[in-house]
Amino acid sequence: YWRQRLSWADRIPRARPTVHRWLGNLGDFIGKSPAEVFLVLDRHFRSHDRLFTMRFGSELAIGITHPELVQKVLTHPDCQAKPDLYKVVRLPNGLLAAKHDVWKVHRKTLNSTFNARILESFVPIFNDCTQRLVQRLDHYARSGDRCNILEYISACTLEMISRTSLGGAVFERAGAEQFIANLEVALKTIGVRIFNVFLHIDFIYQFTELYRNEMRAIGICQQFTRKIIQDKREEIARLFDENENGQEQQQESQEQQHRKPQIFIDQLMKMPRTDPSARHFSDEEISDHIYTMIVAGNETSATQLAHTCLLLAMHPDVQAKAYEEVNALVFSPDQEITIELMKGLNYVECVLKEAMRLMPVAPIVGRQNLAEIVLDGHRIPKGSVFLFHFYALHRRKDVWGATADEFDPDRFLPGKGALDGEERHPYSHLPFSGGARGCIGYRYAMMSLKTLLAQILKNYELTTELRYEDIRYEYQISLNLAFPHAVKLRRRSNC
Ligand code: HEM
Repeated sequence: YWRQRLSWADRIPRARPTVHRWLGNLGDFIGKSPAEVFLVLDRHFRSHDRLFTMRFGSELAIGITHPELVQKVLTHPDCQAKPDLYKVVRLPNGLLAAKHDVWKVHRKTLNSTFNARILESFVPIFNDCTQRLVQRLDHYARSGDRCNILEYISACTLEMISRTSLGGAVFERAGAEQFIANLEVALKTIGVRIFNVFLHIDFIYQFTELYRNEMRAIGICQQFTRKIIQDKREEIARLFDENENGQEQQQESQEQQHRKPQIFIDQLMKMPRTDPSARHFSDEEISDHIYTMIVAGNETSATQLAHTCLLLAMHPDVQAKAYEEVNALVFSPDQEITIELMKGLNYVECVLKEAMRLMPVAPIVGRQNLAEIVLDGHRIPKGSVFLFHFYALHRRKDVWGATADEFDPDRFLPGKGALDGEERHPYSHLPFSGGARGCIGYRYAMMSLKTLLAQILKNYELTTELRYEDIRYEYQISLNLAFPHAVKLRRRSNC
């Protein structure tokens, strides 16, 4: 029956070896740690040039490896749905895991909350949080001790994302510490569950300790945010009632408006008041969107920056070049990194892009097609699952050359993208995924990461005893390291 049902895939190359006649490739994954699963997938993706299939019992997944096909699937209007696997995120209205019909409506509305004007209004928050991080790190510069820089960056990005999505005083509220601790528990649970096929079955999962801990953590987090949502609703109702549809805002000078952070939760609630045709989000939808931003934006940004810092510490020559650029533009250690200044940080951008190429924090994503599509002449039926492995894509030698595994930000300098006279394919570098369902926060991420990296480099020189060749991965929801991001910090003499 299976063979007949999956016969359409007979002409597509298969991942070898199929470990078991019935289980297919499943045997290759069962009992393996997430890091091992990641490497097995990497091996399969690297050994196929365009596309291949993996069979897990009666289910097939299609691995898409060539940039041309990656582009075709990611941008195909019928391939914007997510496989069932994403349900473990438990945020049915949030963009990351929403079913296609819900996602389509919400994404259209939410795109406007990430426009250039709104992002610019976050610059003071990015800078304020960065200054606090720089101060916290000073302890290590004075003591000379080794520091796990990810821990500090994580606290900083969580503060950024919470302040830009929930408002300034969010961490001063009662219960904030409990909220942070339980958020971490809930996020860790997703990471554990996603790699255990048995825990995907709700019936089994509900009897586990993990499930009970997850529910407890979600309950505590939701209690905290529910109160914020209630208070916000009242505040916005008052604002509009008192000021006849928000005229107070219109009286503010343009400069004031420009600088005032356009908080995400405020945007969602104000939308239907300023535009009657706009969507009215329920409390549950708002809560799902806020958690989705935290889930999708916090650990990704933090881990990506920690990887970048470690790579710079491992490559002093690259660090010196990036510092030179920062030092020429940023005159004092507490200077605000403005939009204009960010635009000048070209080499810093190359460094971030190169770190995202070699160590992409969201290396594997999936899609499902809602109608038949044709790839390389193969008719792929509706409901098929596509997998993308950006880590493997980012190391293709035919795209990135013989030095694909080396850290060399220069390859992103203008004019350096071509290999044998051929320009690099636009879908060969996808740290933020691509197409309509790519990362909504990529500009937010680039702005916050540039601000953070510029100030870290301005204030400190980074060194490490770890070597690039010794990097080993741990894979949860994001691609992390199997050991701490241990760096030493030395205050720059001009700071
Ligand atoms: C370095 C930082 C980041 C990286 C590498 C990253 C990467 C990604 C990737 C690869 C996806 C596609 C996921 C998939 O298809 O399964 C994604 C989606 C998403 N990201 Fe990011 N992201 C980052 C930062 C952020 C930030 C800061 C935010 C929010 C402020 C954010 C919000 C989202 C959301 C909401 C989605 C789902 C989009 C949709 O399905 O329409 N991300 N991100």
